[in-house]
Amino acid sequence: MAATRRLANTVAVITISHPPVNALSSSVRHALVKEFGEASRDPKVEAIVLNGSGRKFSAGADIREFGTSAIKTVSLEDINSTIEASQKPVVAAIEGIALGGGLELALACHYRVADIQAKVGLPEVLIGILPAAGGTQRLPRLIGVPAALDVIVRGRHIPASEALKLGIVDEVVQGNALDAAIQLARKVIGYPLNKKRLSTVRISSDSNLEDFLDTAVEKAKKQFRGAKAPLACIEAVRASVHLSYHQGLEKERQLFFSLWATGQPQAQQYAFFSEREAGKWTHSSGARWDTEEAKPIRTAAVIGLGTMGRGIVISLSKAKIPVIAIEQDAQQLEVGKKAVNSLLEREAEKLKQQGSVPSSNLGSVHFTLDFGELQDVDLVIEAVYENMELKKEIFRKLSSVCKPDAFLCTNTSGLNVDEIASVTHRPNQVIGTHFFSPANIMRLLEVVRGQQTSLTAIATAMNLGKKLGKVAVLVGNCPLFVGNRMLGPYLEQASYLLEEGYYPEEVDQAMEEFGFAMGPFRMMDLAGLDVGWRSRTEKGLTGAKVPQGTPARQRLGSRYSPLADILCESGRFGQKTGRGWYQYEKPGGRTGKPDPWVKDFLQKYRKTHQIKQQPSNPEQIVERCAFALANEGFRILEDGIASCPEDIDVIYNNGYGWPKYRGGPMYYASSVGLPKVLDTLEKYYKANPDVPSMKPAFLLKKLAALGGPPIKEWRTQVGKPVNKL
Ligand SMILES: C[C@H](O)[C@H](C)C(=O)SCCNC(=O)CCNC(=O)[C@H](O)C(C)(C)COP(=O)([O-])OP(=O)([O-])OC[C@H]1O[C@@H](n2cnc3c(N)ncnc32)[C@H](O)[C@@H]1OP(=O)([O-])[O-]
Repeated sequence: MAATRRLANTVAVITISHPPVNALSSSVRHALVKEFGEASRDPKVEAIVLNGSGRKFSAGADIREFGTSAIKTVSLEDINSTIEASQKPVVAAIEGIALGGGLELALACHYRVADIQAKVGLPEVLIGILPAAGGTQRLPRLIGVPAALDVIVRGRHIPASEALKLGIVDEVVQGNALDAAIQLARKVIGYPLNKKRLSTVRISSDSNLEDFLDTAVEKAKKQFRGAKAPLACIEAVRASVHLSYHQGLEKERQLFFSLWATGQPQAQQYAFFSEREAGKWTHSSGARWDTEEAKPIRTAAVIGLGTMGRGIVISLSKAKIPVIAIEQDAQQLEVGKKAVNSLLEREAEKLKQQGSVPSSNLGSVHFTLDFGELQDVDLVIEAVYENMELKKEIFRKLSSVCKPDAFLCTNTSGLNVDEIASVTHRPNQVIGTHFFSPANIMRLLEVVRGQQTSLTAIATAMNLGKKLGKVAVLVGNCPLFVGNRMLGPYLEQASYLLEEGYYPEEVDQAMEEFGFAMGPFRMMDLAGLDVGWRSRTEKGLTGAKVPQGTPARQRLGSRYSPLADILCESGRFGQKTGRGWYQYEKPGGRTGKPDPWVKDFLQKYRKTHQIKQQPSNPEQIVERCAFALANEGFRILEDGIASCPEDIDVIYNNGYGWPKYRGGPMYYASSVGLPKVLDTLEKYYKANPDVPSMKPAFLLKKLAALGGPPIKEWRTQVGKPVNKL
């Protein structure tokens, strides 16, 4: 039953029931109309309470219905108007979540009672749309335009205590919001309800509000770089100031359909469901996420308290897992301890503001130099800098110190997990857990399975990812795994574009206008150019190991751009040295300005190597960089390193600043059309046969030959991968 009704004395309790999140599907909406109609007509009923089963109110409209005919049956707004117009008081009892249409339903009620653990919000903007059942009209009328705009444009899930302060809910209780709602309903029987009907409230407009909204538009354009939904949200809220409720509602509806026509909602909803699917891993042995039991992680340890190690300690602590933090010497331990403690203080402050007790919501952190203290931990994460010999030394130690069933994880961002595991007595307990910087903020976790990694270790690492609030994606073991492997051809194209006449700021501008959080050159300056330089030197691509007489722009028979090497040889490592592709106000500075030195250097370099200048064409920049990414993505699917294109897109959306409103590199290639992607790559490769990364992947050719089937069908075309996941 999608909704049920029972009588508590003279109060009718209508319960939405559509597990797991009580999404307001067509059947739920029909049931609500029926149950509410009967309760309204029932003379025994003096008041009505609305709640949800499974201690959840509702996660809003059923996103799976979008684009189908089911969404057109019984509009949620019609139900909301009926509830609001009710002559009997209606109280929403909010437990767990009231999001999107779920909160809109609650806003149509005359009163709202929430459990202290509940979260409310209008997160439609996160899936590329806007609240479309009166939320943009009722919320500003309830809490004012500025507060409503913040809730709607950011799409935050707001804790109940804050929702009370904002005025979204009338009461917050500890446990059993339903009883409290029934009591309140009884109390307000006979009370005037006019003022409680939000659609009747008028917002007094003034010039400040207009300026405020205009400023919000400018801010949103900068912050959301091409995402249309935040701007539509602002225009809908602006309508609540100038138009009547029903005119505002019509504006909301028009904006919804104009957004849908952009294709962005479809891309963001693809991203939404792909994140949920990523957790449902499968293994070539037939094992799956729901057949393998994960081991509980009650205690953990982190080796190395550099930037990554610190963030990982905080992530574990925020998941209430006690952590042992180890460094190799007292001085580094002191530095790491200071940094971790200041991050912990910030987390404690945030918890206090949410009305939570830090001590019971953060796992303890114990600092030590003694590996002996690791003998009882359930899981260890090694996060020392990228050096195979150092990692092997640590894993040998861990293999002898830790208890036999402890899991040994490496945070390497691309070294061979099997090689690391080979120095232990328990390669089946070794797995890659590749966090992204800053590890306590970035949502992505690449879980890297080695040849001998056990199914239990996979299940445990994937489960830990969820517990840390991460989006965990299971990938195979190959150099640089998925994300960083695809970055290679992307950055390669970016360098060639500089050789051919562009400047870093031009390439970055094109990629940032495309929606990337940061263009390739700003990103390299942030990460530090020396990181890549060190690994290229180790590989013999630059430095003393390069054989005499090797052409400057060739390596192993392929084109090579020495631009970044030359910058590093002159100490330009990026932000950390105050000079890189950009110049910064000081070492460690964050604001990069185009650097005349770089301009002059590039002009001289092109002259020296007589490189033919290409006419400026920003579209070409995007195509070459984005298609280089996707092409490597197809190779990764062929190799079985990723099990489906959705996983690759989840990795890029959550780890590399790819604009979610474009779905991800694979979804983007699909939306552009695979025949076009193939044609562009073939033309480029024909003209540049010494750039093998741009040789169209076999799988791309195969799918393009099939006319570019929908992305969800690609995995069926992958065939037997060379490396089983
Ligand atoms: C008119 C109105 O104005 C407009 C137009 C709207 O209302 S648009 C809709 C606005 N609402 C949202 O944006 C909320 C979206 N959902 C979430 O943010 C989260 O889901 C969650 C609620 C905070 C729970 O998180 P979780 O981590 O505990 O579990 P989960 O794994 O995420 O979700 C558990 C399962 O529920 C599925 N699911 C969740 N929300 C759903 C929804 N709104 N519709 C359909 N399925 C949904 C999800 O795919 C997964 O399925 P499966 O994988 O098991 O098959």
